[in-house]
Amino acid sequence: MRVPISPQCCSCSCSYSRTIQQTAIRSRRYASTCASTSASTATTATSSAPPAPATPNSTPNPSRKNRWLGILFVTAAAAGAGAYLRSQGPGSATLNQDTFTKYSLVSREPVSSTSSLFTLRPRYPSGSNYDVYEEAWKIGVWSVMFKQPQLQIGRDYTPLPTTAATTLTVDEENEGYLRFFIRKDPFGEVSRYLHNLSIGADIEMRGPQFECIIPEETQEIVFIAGGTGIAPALQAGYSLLNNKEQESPKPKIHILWANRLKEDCIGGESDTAKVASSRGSWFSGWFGSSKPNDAPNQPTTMPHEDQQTSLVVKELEALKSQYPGQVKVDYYLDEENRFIGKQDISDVVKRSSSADDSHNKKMILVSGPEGFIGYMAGPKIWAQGQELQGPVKGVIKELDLNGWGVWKL
Ligand SMILES: Cc1cc2nc3c(=O)[nH]c(=O)nc-3n(C[C@H](O)[C@H](O)[C@H](O)COP(=O)(O)OP(=O)(O)OC[C@H]3O[C@@H](n4cnc5c(N)ncnc54)[C@H](O)[C@@H]3O)c2cc1C
Repeated sequence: MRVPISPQCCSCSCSYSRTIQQTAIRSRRYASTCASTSASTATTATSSAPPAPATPNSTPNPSRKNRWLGILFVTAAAAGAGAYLRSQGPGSATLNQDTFTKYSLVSREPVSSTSSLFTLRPRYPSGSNYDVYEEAWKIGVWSVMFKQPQLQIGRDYTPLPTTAATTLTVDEENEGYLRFFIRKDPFGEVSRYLHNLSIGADIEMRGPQFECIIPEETQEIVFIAGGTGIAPALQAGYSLLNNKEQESPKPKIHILWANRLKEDCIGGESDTAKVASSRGSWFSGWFGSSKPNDAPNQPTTMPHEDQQTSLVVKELEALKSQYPGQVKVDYYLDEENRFIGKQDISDVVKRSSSADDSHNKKMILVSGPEGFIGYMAGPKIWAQGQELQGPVKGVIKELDLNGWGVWKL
């Protein structure tokens, strides 16, 4: 289950759902971990230097025997302390939910002027990381929490699955390399910190945290993604399409991806969306960045003759070619007044090939900044110290869909 997270701040436009209040709680958690580690370490150090024990039946050379016993004892104590420090000091070499595991930043490739693709590898060798990830992919959508060590705060990020477009070698995958698509918030503490790190720097993370379970019987997903919400969409696609149980009918995913700027999804070509939505953007309410909606019926193909295809678009294209006929992607651009509207979602849902309305067969997932999720499906809520889904509201509620489970990420 997902670790409960604390209430959201109401006045800011912070991405997704991480807040300053949460920061404080998480800081305390790190502090107590550090304190208990150093206390235990101190105990170990003190107990490693006792006097050599005396023996009742002394041999002709007691001092020599004592010396050997002393060496033996010190060696055993040192080995024990070493093992303890290895397990407690640098942290586990394998990603886990309880302690932070060190990774090194291998590369940071720009995807747009505000976002980058981060590649990280475990700092210490472990044969188990790949298995941890594989288990997580099977369950559904998952994230990890990165630590900002100076401020002792944490934020969640979504590992990208491997597609045919991924440049990792098999060895790198087996070593447990992970990739992330991260947007730099100009005022954000952790995303700025990550974008300023030097290559080779350590990044500590813990997880997996499960955001959404995709049941094995799921046949169809409509994924509505805003900005970096595309990372969980790639995960959902990977998890759904890799499901070997579902040979016939083959599962399908249709991704509607909204971005503010063309540069965020350069080279992306929509599979089905043809007409711009008539509604103003959800961004306009939250970020005040939208222009009036005066240019409907724009083409949904990004002009990309002399521009490189974005790394994330390449991943989506690779998923499509890996699973022909099972993946569709439509792109929406705030900058060009093309927004995901009620009609777009309705059209996609109507195209659903499955008439089976039984539980868990068809899912609508929504991922992106808080305002985006709220507009599409209503806000998540806080109750009893936990973040809950809250009732379905917004555009999806208005559509009054039957047989579709809705999940806000
Ligand atoms: C499950 C999950 C998965 C995620 N995956 C990804 C991912 O793959 N990629 C990605 O890029 N992001 C992802 N996020 C978002 C990510 O966790 C961070 O929220 C994001 O990077 C911003 O964090 P930050 O520390 O840089 O910004 P913050 O410091 O949290 O600030 C965010 C914004 O809020 C404003 N702000 C902060 N405090 C206040 C205040 N008191 N009053 C007014 N304004 C304020 C800041 O100015 C800034 O603009 C995910 C989030 C979740 C919950």
